[in-house]
Amino acid sequence: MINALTTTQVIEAPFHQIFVCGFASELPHVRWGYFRNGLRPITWPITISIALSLCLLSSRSFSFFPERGCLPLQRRRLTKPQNPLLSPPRRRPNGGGQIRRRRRRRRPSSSSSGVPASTMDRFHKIVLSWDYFRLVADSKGGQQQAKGLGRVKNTYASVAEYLAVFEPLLFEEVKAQIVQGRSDEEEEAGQDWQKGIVASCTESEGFHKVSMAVLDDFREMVSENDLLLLSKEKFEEGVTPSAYAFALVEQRGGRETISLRTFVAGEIKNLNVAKPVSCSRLQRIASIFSTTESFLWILKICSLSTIMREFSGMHSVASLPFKDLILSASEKNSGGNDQNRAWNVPEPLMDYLKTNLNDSQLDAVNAGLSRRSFVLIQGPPGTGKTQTILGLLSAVLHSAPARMQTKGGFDVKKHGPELDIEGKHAHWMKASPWLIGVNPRDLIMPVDGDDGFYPTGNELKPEVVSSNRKYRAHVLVCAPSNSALDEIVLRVLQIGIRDENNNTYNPKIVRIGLKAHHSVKAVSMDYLIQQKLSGVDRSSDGGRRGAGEYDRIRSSILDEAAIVFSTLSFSGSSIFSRMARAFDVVIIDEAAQAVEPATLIPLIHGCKQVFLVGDPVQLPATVISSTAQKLGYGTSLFKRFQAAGFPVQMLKIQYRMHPEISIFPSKEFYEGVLEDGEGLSKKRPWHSYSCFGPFCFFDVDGTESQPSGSGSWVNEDEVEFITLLYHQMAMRYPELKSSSQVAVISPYRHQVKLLKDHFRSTFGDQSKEVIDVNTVDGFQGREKEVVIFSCVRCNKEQKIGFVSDFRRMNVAITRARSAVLVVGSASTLKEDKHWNNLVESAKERGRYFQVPKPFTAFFVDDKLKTMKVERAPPELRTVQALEAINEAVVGQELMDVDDAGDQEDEGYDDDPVEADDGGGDD
Ligand SMILES: Nc1ncnc2c1ncn2[C@@H]1O[C@H](COP(=O)(O)OP(=O)(O)OP(=O)(O)O)[C@@H](O)[C@H]1O
Repeated sequence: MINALTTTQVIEAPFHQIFVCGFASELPHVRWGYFRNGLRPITWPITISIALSLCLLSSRSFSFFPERGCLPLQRRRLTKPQNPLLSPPRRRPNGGGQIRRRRRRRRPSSSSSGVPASTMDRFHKIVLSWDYFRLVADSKGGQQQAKGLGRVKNTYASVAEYLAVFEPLLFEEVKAQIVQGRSDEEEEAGQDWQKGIVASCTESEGFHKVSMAVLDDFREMVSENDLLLLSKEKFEEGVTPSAYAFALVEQRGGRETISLRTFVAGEIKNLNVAKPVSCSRLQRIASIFSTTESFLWILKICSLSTIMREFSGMHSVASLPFKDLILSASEKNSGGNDQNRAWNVPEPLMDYLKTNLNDSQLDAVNAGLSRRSFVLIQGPPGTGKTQTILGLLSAVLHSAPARMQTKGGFDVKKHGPELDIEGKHAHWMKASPWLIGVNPRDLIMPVDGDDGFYPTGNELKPEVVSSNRKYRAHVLVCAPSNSALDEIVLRVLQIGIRDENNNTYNPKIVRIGLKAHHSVKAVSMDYLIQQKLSGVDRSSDGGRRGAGEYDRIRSSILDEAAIVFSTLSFSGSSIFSRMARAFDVVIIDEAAQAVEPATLIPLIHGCKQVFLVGDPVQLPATVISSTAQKLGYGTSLFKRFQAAGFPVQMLKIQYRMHPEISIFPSKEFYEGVLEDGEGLSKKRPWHSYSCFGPFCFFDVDGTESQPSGSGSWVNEDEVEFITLLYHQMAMRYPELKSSSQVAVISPYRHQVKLLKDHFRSTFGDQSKEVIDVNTVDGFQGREKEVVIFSCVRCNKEQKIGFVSDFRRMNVAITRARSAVLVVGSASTLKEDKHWNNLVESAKERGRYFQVPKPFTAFFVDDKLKTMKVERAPPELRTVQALEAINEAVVGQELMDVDDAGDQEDEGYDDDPVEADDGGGDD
């Protein structure tokens, strides 16, 4: 009983139990007390003294003085409440215990990623040995030294050369993430320094594993792989900290503790020299760890989960089957095409694909059905990347090796005697690039019947599996961000995919990871686990649910799903480690928006074929370290391969933009290959005025300014003009009074805020419902009928900061279906080649407008008459359109939310896109 006493129980126990505890502890076999998490044994006097400290730490303290009884202090307050967080506790006479050296536990020599455990240990030792104080000081010291850093190249001769380039850049990125550290929200929420008590410390494999007692609120705030700073003193003005070190959260313990990993043997200053250099701050903190009950300040810095997975992904390259292909960025070593062994799509499904995909999309699908291990698909804006992915999924999930397929299904018998399981497996392994070593599906052939049980929230039926089906691939679909991932999950849920007989159905899918958008909750892992649990008979186990059961259910969901959706980072999560079926195919959407190590993470699951879908001419991955950025760390695997001459399937027909909009980006960024789909040149009512689209440049000579303390910029003149421009359009065409129709976007976060504020003060609180204001980065992958773009920069020096990034420019001007209205300073922008071309293009087409102040003069009736293009074409002379024009009455109440229209492409206003928004500051 005493062994089971937790600190909390000790705190809450009546006094006589504490007495019993002390008495019984004299017996050798009950000398140990445990924290509730059962992780670290500690002797009972320590348990009690930590409990005492915790009592005082927490507001619900107790008195242990026998003469006062054992009532909570809320009921019996001490006259002078003490807070041990402010004054260190008295040391026990013997000065606390020594660090115990734990017997080395045998650890697996490599993880599921194929990366040896010692490689991750090295990562931890390097990062945990760093001096936070110095990292911050170095980052403020301007130019960082690029010593020992190499530039990302197109090809590599060996794994060693590859790692020698990528690893130091990744560590630069880790440093930058640490310095950038805590988010503004955390800062605002006052999640500041906390105090903790060293409960125990053990030494293992060179690390010090520290168990810290902390307040529950703080414990709730931290997660596994969070980086914390432990320090004897708070980092404050005028204080020179003497003993501090980083610590990594290994586990949140029971109710009071967190388990931390620290490395205090010394600093590792050179990545190539494993031996740490001893340093006094670490020695001092080591001696604090050795004294149980010592107080330490704790500061949460950032999460290292993602970058650790990237590090692991990067090192996994040595064990990937595509190692040579990845290093050389060449197909030479991948086996090339072998049409004899390619996969065939059943005829009805192929007919569907041929009718519904255009030639370039079909080429991309066919490339996937060949033997090629890596297929790159470049999709310029609006060219149907998602549509192509859905086609690919249908094809991949319902195809068979060419030699095994017959019309209308698959019939192995016609090709010879029935093979046994091993024979079949050997055959499939030879025939298919998608097969993997262990495939339980080969052992459990499907029977006729319902193969889908997941709720998907639409009318589509689950798949009915025919017993003819002998094999189906297991597919992992990834994207760099939650929002990009949910876009594609949603499309699968809404549209479904096609089976071999060309019937639409809902495949069994699961979306794993955090922050799933509410529209896809029905297929999120958490929801599916709950569904499964609610169907389980719990009478036999007394209703208890062990962690093992959750793991089992989770693994079975992963195994049963035909398609698993995950962010790149989460695909490195340990939840895959118990999965019985590896993935045959990995499809990575928005692959050009991920750094190369991130793209390698999902490949560790043993897939045989990889599709990278993206567009390197749109926004790249966000890299925080400017040093790493300059040396090419932001280069995606897609871009590197393309630069090295790897074949790329280009989607060439765009279905979004009016041809007047697409003509410029096609010429400027895609060598003129972009074609327009049918029906895009349809005129809209607002095309009756040349200043309302399809393509305009407004030369506004305003004033830029930089809000103090930010790297961001604002331009109030542009805000004023844009408000007027929107007002004029919305007055004349009320159908545009909807945020599903119109967006204002800008590269700068502060300009976005200013625009939002101005719209709110002009049009009231409902402005959000009539206009969508966002950063360019937050808008990638989205589209609107009308897009107004605020360039912001306006100065004599012609400095345009990151507005000069042509990929950002490309995204900004390709979001609109019928009108893109660019507002900027031509004299500032013209120094940049692409921007100058844009202004010239507008001039050539008579769509360049100089807008002097006052801006209202630009929209007076006489002036507008001069911009009238022609009468609306007959098909637009509807009562509604004419009414809209006639109703253009100045002062009309603009915010008629009844007209707001449906918000379906609003998508992520509230959460994920905001969170993913990488744009903002120069
Ligand atoms: N072959 C096609 N025929 C007709 N319409 C198509 C075709 N392919 C795609 N579309 C249409 O083009 C539009 C854009 O398609 P989709 O969303 O798949 O493009 P995307 O490349 O993913 O877009 P983004 O650039 O935003 O990432 C959709 O309305 C889609 O229905």
